[in-house]
Formats: sequence, structure tokens, C-alpha cells
Amino acid sequence: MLTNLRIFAMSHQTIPSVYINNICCYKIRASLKRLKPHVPLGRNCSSLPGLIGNDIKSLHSIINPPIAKIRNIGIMAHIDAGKTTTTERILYYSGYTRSLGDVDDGDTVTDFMAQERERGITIQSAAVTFDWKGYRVNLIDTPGHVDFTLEVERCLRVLDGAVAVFDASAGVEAQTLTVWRQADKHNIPRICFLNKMDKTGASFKYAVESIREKLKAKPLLLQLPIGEAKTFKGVVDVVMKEKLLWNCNSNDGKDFERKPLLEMNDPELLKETTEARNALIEQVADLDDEFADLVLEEFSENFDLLPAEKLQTAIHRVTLAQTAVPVLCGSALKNKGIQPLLDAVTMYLPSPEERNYEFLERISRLLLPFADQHVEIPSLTAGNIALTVGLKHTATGDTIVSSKSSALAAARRAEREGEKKHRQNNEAERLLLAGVEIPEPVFFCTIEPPSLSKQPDLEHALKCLQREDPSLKVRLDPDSGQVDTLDRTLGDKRHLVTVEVEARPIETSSVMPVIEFEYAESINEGLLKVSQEAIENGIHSACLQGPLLGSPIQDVAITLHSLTIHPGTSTTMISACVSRCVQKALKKADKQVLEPLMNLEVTVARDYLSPVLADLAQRRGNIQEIQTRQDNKVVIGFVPLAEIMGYSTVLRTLTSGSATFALELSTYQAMNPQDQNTLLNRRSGLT
Ligand SMILES: Nc1nc2c(ncn2[C@@H]2O[C@H](COP(=O)(O)OP(=O)(O)OP(=O)(O)O)[C@@H](O)[C@H]2O)c(=O)[nH]1
Repeated sequence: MLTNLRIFAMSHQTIPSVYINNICCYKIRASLKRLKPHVPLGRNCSSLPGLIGNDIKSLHSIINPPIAKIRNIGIMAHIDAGKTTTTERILYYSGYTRSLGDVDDGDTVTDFMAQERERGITIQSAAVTFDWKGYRVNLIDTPGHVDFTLEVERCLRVLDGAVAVFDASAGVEAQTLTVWRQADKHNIPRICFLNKMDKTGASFKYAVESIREKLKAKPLLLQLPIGEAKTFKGVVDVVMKEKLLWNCNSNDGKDFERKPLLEMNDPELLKETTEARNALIEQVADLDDEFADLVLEEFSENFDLLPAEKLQTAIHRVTLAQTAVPVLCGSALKNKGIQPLLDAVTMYLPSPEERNYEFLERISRLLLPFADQHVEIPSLTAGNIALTVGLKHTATGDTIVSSKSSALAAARRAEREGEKKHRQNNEAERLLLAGVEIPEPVFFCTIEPPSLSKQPDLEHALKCLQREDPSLKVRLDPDSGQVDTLDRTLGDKRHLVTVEVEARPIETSSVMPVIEFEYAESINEGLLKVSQEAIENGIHSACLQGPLLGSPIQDVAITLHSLTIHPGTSTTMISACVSRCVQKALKKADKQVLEPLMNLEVTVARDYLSPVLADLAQRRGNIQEIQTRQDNKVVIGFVPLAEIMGYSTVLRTLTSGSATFALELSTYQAMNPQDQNTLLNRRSGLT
């Protein structure tokens, strides 16, 4: 008999091939004492084709930098804000590449997959390592597209800091909110970079306001733009009171001039900058007591005398404490503002030792990532990011520890913490690297192998996919091959269980399935104690497969009214009996099919608003609000997931490619009876 395997697949990975390479990224916070120390890398470098060997700086210098000089950062943003372009400029100015890659030409370093280069979007996170003014920077370019939320999540957990890139003409967009919340969850200090200052409609003020209002963050304006949109030509360094102008004759933006602002040359700009610097000093003093004391004691009469380094150190502390975010601006495409951004990364974002992790790890084979190329290295100091290959029992989200005993100790602590649920400052949490939050599945499908002989291959393939992508959930369909008996004699043992259950609906506002268990008082306490786990397993298993479509049941309370168990009955039999009984109860109950309802945000040029609205109306869309954002309209509302399949293609056609959208699971809503009937008939093959 064939076994059906039910796959709970997420929308988040529409291009599964991305996850097939079997490489997991871990943060190595190890002293790795048992590995040999530094070995020259010349042989490895020259053996790699293309990029490495020809186009990057010597790898000798990048093996063991002092930990205080390491920055592990990510670049995060809404789709198309310019992460990849910014990354390309960073790599170019740091000497990692010798020519400027361009997303529009499809020749960037970090978008190395064929699909990425074809589509001009980032799908898989790419890691690159480069040096900047004596600092080692490990940089991860994460995807901005809502389809790849999990990929972003698994990058964030290994980062010490992040650069959030914004389109200065759009400000905070839907996906920025999602990644910002993820970064909040992982306590990642951030710097904001307002990109696209050259674009028509770019507004520094508007973008800063949207950071304040939508992200509820306190922006620290470390720069002011010189010009906006077509007139954008440089920035003012507020901390240093200097202007930075990029030479129009230099196409690659490598050369720029940095000059102090002088009263005789730039009276207006100097006045504006002095005001901005004073406001910045006051703002930082409000957030940092040490700095406040310094300002009050020594510089309260004249802020101009306050040395820039003192202000920079305080900004570093405030950034680390995440009480405010430094804001810089520029135009990656026009090669302006990237070098000061790199300075800010090294100056304000933390080194690994400034973050609160405590690990020890030992790994036998290490690789340094250079986008799609990997260099095998013998050792690595604490705080770096590296790759390991060939791990058999490790999945995304795991933490590797140095020995079995420390793993057991961590597990014991986690267990104890589990018992003391409300205790603050969870020790196990501090010890273990934060796991990945796996989004709930919204797409379900059933697959089976073409023949029984192929079943092991299918199971192996699914296991590999699940290790790479934990949002893919696989479940064996219990309908196939399971026989349950309530009164059965096996050998000389009789297994006999009698249960009586009741199922009733409950009201919840949770997106996650809620199943409540209740036990009648008449049930023998001793009997319940020994069988409770088996009973609840049985209930869970029944609720995984609803009677209408075989989909999971939610928002139901199951009450056990009576229970008798013959001595010697196995727990498997108890679970099977309860499961069957609950399934029968659910069959009799009134039921409704729930469908996933998505939050939708579409950003569209004014001229195309009408066709987008008309199309959403046909998709059972429910529009909540239409906002104006510069020249664009932003449509915010809900739409059933079933209606939004293939939407990106339709939207592109409707708006000549000018619109973007973001989707996120909102809740599950009851289908109307007519739609439900159509669905049930279709499933049973009647239509
Ligand atoms: N005007 C202007 N356009 C820019 C700038 N930076 C990037 N772009 C353009 O914006 C588009 C998106 O740039 P990307 O660098 O691919 O953006 P991304 O954030 O990496 O996008 P995803 O990888 O899809 O998340 C491209 O057409 C770039 O040429 C900028 O500073 N100014």
C-alpha cells in the first residue's frame, strides 16, 4: 500500500531550488583551539575561478582580525529599495571588486543565482567578507521580497548589526515594517540609509518622518542632504560639520571632497548644520546619562566645543542600546554617500563581543563565503560568520555547542525554564542562539511516490528540503495504513478503552489553531494522570484532519466526559481510541471551512489606481484605506489567499510594471456557504 505524504508548503519559497544546496550558515563564536592556526590561503585562492584571485584583495589579511574590529552586518529593506546596488558599491569601494556591478545589467556579485539575475531581485541571502579601514566586515544581503521572509529571518539571527535601506521617495514601506519587527525580535542595532536621494520625489524630511511615525524609532540625523532629487550632489556630516561632495567628473564615485563648513563659503548651510548638531547633542544626551553628564559639566555653554569623538562614542552606545537609530542618506546608483555609510557601520554598529552571546563551538570543516564561491579555511576567530558543509543532523534554527555535556546542560536548563514559564531573564535563551520563527503554513498539498520502490527516495528528498527550509512541514497521512481497534487482544494482553467526548466551537482571535482540552470532574484523577498525554495526542491527531477537507481543525474545545481503561492497555491504543472518537464527534458537528485571509499593501502610480482597484474587487478584496505617498497611491486591505495566486504577474501587466505589493497572513475567515459548497464539490470531483 502506498503512503500518502502530506506537505504543508509555505508560499514563502516559491523557488525551491534555492534551498537545495546543503549549506547551513552558522555563527562561529568559538575559540576553535583544537584546529590548526592560520595557514596561508594562496593555493585555495588561485584555484577558484573568476572573482577570487583576480578581483579581490588578498585573502591573507582577512583570516584572524581582532574581534573588536569585526562587524557582522546585514542589509535589509523593502524590495527594490536598493540593497543590492548599495552592496555592489560597498564591495567596489572596499576593493573587493574592481568594477561596479549593476542589478539592471544583471552582473552583481550578491545576486548570483540565475533567477536573481533574470528577475533583478534578491532571493537567497548572499554573504561576502571585505575590509574597510582596518575593520573586517562580514556582510549579508537579504531578500526584500515578502515571499522570502524566512530567508531574512535566518540571516538576522547571525547578525550583530544591520543597515536598513529605504527608498527616500517612498519612506517606510510594508516589507520594511516586517523586517524591522524581525530585527527588533533579535535585538539587532541598526543604521538607516535613505537611498535614492537622486530620484524624482525623494524627500529626506518625509522619509525621516515615516521612520519616526511608522517604525516608532527615534532617528538621529547624522547627515543632511545637499540638494534633493535632480539637484542631489552630496551630504553634510552633522557630527563633524563638514560637507562631502562627489565629483561629477568621477563616474565611479571613488573620489569625493570633504571640507569643513565655513561661514564665508556656506553661511546658510553652516547655520542649518549647527542647529542640527545641537539638536543631535540634546537628543543623545536625553538617551545616554554618561553623555548627558559630560555635556552638562563641560560643554553646556557652547556645544561647538564638544569633540566629535565624544559625540560619536555616545551615538555608538545609543545605537547599541537601540534607543535610537542613526540616519544617513545618499544615492547608491549615482555613487554618492556609500563611503560615509561604511564609516558609520564601523563606528556605530557593534563588534561581536559587544553583543550578549556566550557560545563555544567546535566544527571540523569551515568555509568562508564569497557570494557563490567558498574558500576552505583552517580556523576562524570568535565573532566571524562562516559556512559548514555536510552536517547530517542539524537544521536551520539549531545552535551547535562544543560538547554533548554542554548540550545536555543547555537542554536541562531549557527544561527547567520551561517549568518556570514566567521567570524573566531566561538563562537558556541567552545560551542558545535565537531560533528561527517559522511562519504557519498556508498552502497544503498531498504527494505520493509513483511506486512503492520510490518511497525511500521521496522521504529522503523531503527530509533534505525540510532541513533547508523549516517552513515546509511534512506529515504522514494517518488515513493510509492505520487500523485502530478499541477492544483488542494482542498476545495474552487485552487492550480495552472506552471514551466519551464532546466537541464544541470556541471564539479566539488567534491565527494559530487553538484546541482546548477539558476533563469532566467525574473522571478518575489517577487514571487521567497516567493517560493524559496519550489522550491529548489522540485529540491532536484527530484535529489535524478535519472531516470536510482533511485540513486542520481550529478553535474547538474537546471535553472528555468519561474514560475507562482496562489494566495493561497500551498508550497507543488509548490515543487511537480517543482520536477515532473525536473524529466521529467532529463529523456530527456543524462545521465551516476557513480560508487564509491576507493583509495586502499595493503601492501603485496614481494613473494605475483604478485598474488595480477594479481587479481587487473581482478578487473579493476588502479595501481598508488608500494613502497618498509622494506620486504613488498605497492601497491597504485584505484579500483571500485563494484569490491572489499569480497576482504579481497580473499586477505587472495592469500597471506596466510600476506597482509593488506585500502580502502577510492576517487571519482565517469563514467562507460563505456558496463558495464553501463550490469548493467541497470541486474537491469531491462533483464539478
Ligand atoms: N534612482 C535610483 N535608483 C536606484 C538607486 N539604487 C538602486 N536603484 C534602482 O532600484 C532598482 C532596485 O535596486 P536593487 O539594488 O536591486 O534593490 P534591492 O533592494 O536589492 O531589491 P531586491 O533584491 O529585489 O530586494 C534598480 O533598478 C536600481 O537600479 C538609487 O540610489 N537611485
